[in-house]
Amino acid sequence: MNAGNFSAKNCKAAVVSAVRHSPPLLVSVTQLTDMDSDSDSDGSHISATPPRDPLPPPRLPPQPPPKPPTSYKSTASTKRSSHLDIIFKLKKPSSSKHDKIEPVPEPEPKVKPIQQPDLPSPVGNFPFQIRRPSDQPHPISIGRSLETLPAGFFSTRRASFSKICKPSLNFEPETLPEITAEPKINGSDGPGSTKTCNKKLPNLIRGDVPLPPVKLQKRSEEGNFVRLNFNGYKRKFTAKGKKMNSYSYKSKYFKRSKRRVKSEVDTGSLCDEEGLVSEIKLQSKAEKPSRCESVEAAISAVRNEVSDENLVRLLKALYGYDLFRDGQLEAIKMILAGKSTMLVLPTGAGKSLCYQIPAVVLLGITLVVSPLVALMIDQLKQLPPMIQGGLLSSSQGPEEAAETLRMVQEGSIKVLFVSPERFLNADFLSIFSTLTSVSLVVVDEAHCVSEWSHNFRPSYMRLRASLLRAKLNVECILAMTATATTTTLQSIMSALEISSTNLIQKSQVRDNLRLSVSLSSNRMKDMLKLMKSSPFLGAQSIIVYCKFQSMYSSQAISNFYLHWILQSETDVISRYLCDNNISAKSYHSGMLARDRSRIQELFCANKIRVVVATVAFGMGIDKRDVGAVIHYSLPESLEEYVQEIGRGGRDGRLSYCHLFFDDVTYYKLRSLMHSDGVDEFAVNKFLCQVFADDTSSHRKVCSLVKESASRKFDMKEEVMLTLLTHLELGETQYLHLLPQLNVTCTLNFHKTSPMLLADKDTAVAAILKKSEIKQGQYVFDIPTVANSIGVAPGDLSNHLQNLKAKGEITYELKDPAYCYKIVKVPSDFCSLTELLTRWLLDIENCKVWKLDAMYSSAVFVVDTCEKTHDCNVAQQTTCLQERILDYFKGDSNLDVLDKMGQNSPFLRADIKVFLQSNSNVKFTPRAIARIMHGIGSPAYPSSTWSRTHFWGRYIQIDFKAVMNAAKAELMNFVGKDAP
Ligand SMILES: Nc1ncnc2c1ncn2[C@@H]1O[C@H](COP(=O)(O)OP(=O)(O)OP(=O)(O)O)[C@@H](O)[C@H]1O
Repeated sequence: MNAGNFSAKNCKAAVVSAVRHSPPLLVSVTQLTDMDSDSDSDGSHISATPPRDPLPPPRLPPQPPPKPPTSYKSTASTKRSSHLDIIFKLKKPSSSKHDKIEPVPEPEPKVKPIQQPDLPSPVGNFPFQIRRPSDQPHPISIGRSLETLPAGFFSTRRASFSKICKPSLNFEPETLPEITAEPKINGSDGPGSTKTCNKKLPNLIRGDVPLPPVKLQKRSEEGNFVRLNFNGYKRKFTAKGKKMNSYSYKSKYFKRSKRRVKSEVDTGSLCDEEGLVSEIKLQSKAEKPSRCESVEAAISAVRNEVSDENLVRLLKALYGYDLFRDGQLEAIKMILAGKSTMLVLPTGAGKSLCYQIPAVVLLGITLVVSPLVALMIDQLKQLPPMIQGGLLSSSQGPEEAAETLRMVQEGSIKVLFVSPERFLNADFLSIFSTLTSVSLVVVDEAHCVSEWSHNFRPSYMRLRASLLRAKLNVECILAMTATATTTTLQSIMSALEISSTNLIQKSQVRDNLRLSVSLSSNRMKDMLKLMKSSPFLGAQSIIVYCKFQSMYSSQAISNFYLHWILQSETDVISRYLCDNNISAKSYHSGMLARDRSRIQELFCANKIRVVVATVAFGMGIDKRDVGAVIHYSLPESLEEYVQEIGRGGRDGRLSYCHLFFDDVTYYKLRSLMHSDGVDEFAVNKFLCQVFADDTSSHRKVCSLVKESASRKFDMKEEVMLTLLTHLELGETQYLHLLPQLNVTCTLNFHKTSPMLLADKDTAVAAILKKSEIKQGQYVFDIPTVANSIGVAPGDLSNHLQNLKAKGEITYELKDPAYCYKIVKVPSDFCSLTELLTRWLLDIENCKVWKLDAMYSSAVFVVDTCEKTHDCNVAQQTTCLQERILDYFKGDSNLDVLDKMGQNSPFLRADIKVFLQSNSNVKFTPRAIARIMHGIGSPAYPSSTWSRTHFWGRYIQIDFKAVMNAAKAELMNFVGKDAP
């Protein structure tokens, strides 16, 4: 096909068919390099744009609210035509000065600091009320930032800083009659064994305020497994006739953590010795045998009769609590009646207890699926000592996993935490389908099942009820979440086949959280002022949430030069706080797991006051006395916000949650929402590769090397996995996913000559046949060799290990890959491509909608307070709570602001210049839009493309509008008008 034949109308069909039959469609007249090539010449000096406008485009009238898709079928209206399905090869304009622009090999990285323009405030400034002295003039200019406020503004001087706030309310406890030391969650009276005192508690916002009587918890909160390992509880259980084999697992995690805390003491770091000793004293309190007996008696009573009275007795015996909290009893009874249940309780409301009690009552094992290994470890630690727990995850070595499975077979594990990847794994299934009966499957963080949630995990697709019932013979499923919209709930309940009558749902926001919001143009300084003022000043433990793992920060390297370096935002902020005498530590997923858990431990032991964290410090953090949660950055969704503020006030006492937001962060996040998106062209190319081996490859193992495939299709690894999982678990099963492997093997022979060894060993013979010899080493693909001799790749790996043990060979493995067997080759690639693309597009739109809903809620709260001239914390709390509840209810009246610009006079001209100056590179409209939005992707990494003058220049223009402009310019390059 040549460019002349190509029209916009037929482009999609032609491309799909062309791609299917590879090679990719070429529509230009010039010969170009492949997709991976980069160019550093970006035509910066010939931009059509004037220097970047420091101000955002004028605010547009609100758009009609986009709705989250209810299913991908129902949003079929998504315009396919808005996504160009081709890769264009760019022609060079014949007599242009740009012809002379040569790609420069590797220029000096000109790292540009991300500019934070001083944005005009679309809404009122800092909104919440701190009592101001009566002699102070009331209104403070709306445009005034906290920087300009007098020192001690948040302190007991009780100054007010916003004209929109009335001087009536403040944060201080005495003015808030609802402050109690008791959990506010209905039906709870806190820990069971209690004594009354007026002691000054760590979570007090102001310690000098007299408190209502407080029931102190008798039990320590260090995690029950810790105590288990100190006091030899294991032996008691052994004496009772049941070996407590889970001990070894719990003990292993504990030993590590004990060593860590100990080393902190040895090195004189954050942990003080006194604290450690007192902790150990608490832990070493032995459980009395009578307690065991009372637990066993309480269990048998419940087995005889599931009455409220018997369950409360069991609660008391297991946990020491007197009363169930709202929703707990209902859920436990429903599970014990064998009914699959959907449980929606707020964060910290005690969902874990709703499966732990049934786990001890039911005779078989309880499997708990969690999305994160760290979360599983935390939950294992928090099991009461009488419940034997174990853990199976992909991070374990084969020996550890085999030991756990052995204990499961023996029946010595009652609650097993399992990663979703383990489900449907053959070894795992064989044990549960034959030897061990599964009483209950618990899907924790069940929103991960739904693609319409804020945190969809493709591996959770394995947890469909039909599969669980067929493979594990399990009848009862409990799904638990704190954050799910109605759409998400419907999708979870349909996947897990939970009847709508079995939904237990309580308000998703706790009423002991005081919520406030402010627009800030200098968040760092505003946050410092906030933290140095009451009530945040008095909070014992604070979490500060940031969004970006990396940012540019300036480092003075001499008197004259500033050096901009890329580092974690959490590091920069925690250092800033430390420089200002606030003890803070940074926590993000880029840190070593060991360092992360050390920070968590020290925070939980009150050795660190402030943790500045990314979203990685979220689920599973159960420190009861977090007095404040500050959002330094806008969260991506209201679900994420609710999950994060849910770390505060878990003891039921007041916790203060302040959200700073600004337009720059919103724009950056809005761009990031498009970083997972893919187009029909890429999906089709991906499918062609997955099914590249035709029907003859049935029963053979195929593989897709993650890194190279990700670059080739310009698709993130998670997106490829999502597609593969859909191909396995969608309506038609096209493939069967196998465990991921390192597939490229580089091998050296040592003892016997290769030929001689090959005579005796068929695997070696196959290796010699299928290898390339590079620098004297044999390089081959594991699945290819395994297929050629009809063995599984895992068996070949074991065989290689044996040869290595005998000293015959040494080898190295690399290239992690997805492995699968083809079950059925799709009969219609085009329809499948279309279906998958529409599904992914709907997910992308849903993410954007969630961010817009979050941003609009922040604006709404600030605006509403401004309008009513009655801003105070209590009202901001109510306002935001209502907004959150409406959002979770899926209220169709929720107006969602879309503040993105739809065009810019310079956009097309800039794209044209960009294309001309990178004429040797192939682009899709999406790739161009990503560059204009400053988002890297596997084929166009930020390390290369952030050097271009256009990088992130159009962050304030809607991504789809930029894509359309890019599409039109690309069409111009091939001499066709855009449709
Ligand atoms: N009936 C009860 N009375 C008193 N405390 C309770 C009760 N039930 C649970 N708790 C305590 O509440 C705290 C939070 O429980 P849990 O971790 O199960 O919450 P969660 O709902 O799973 O929260 P998240 O969704 O944030 O993980 C725990 O310390 C737990 O011991």
